[in-house]
Amino acid sequence: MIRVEGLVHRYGDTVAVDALDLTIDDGECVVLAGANGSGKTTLVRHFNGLLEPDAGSVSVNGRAVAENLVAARTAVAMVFQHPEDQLVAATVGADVAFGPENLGLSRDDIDRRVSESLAAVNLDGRADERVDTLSGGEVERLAIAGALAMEPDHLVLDEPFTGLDEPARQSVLARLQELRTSGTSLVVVTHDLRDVTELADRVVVLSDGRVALDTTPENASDRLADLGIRPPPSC
Ligand SMILES: Nc1ncnc2c1ncn2[C@@H]1O[C@H](COP(=O)(O)OP(=O)(O)OP(=O)(O)O)[C@@H](O)[C@H]1O
Repeated sequence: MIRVEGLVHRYGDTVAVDALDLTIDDGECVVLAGANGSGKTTLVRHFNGLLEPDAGSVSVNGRAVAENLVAARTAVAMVFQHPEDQLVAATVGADVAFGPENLGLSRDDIDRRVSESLAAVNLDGRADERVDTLSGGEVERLAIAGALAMEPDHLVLDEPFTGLDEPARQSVLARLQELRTSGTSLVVVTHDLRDVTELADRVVVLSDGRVALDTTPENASDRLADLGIRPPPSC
């Protein structure tokens, strides 16, 4: 479980997250939406201690993030916008292995995690390919594989569809659907709710650093336009 209580984050005079409370249960799929600048990225960066609160607290699985950074980073994996900036190795397999290697796992465990994670994003059999030969969609899926290889309780994806063409978008979405079915918690940050509502148990909309709406996808659709979000085509 991720629990956010009274979280405040300021950048100078800008209050990016403003006394925000939010709980994300194990196994939930939450779409975190909101207009540009509403505080989505700032909020999720607190989930594994990449930022420090100015006030309030965040805990993961009952432990305060600030006091247990390693535990938080093991429990919460992040895939950021521009996943190409997250690549750390020259080849696909080495890139996915990097995180598990840092956990000090055995070679067998690392190899198992790499092959399972690559299979989960449809990149199996491609471990020896150079990362600089991959398409944008493949890089996004590789970044997701790297996060999955950490076997996190929660997977946070910040704008996973930005810059993807439609086939790549569908491919990533299909992988997320499968992960969802297999019980991994997902937090998907987006300002565009096309398709993603199918995935979600819950839509949380931020506005000016606060929770403006926290409801089911069905109930969210009527309010999205008011909150600066493009509704999905079916709404
Ligand atoms: N590194 C930073 N320095 C100063 N201000 C920042 C910084 N990062 C974000 N901000 C400001 O904090 C507020 C929240 O930004 P944040 O990126 O968290 O929102 P967001 O909802 O993720 O936006 P987007 O959809 O554009 O990514 C905005 O006013 C933004 O300009």
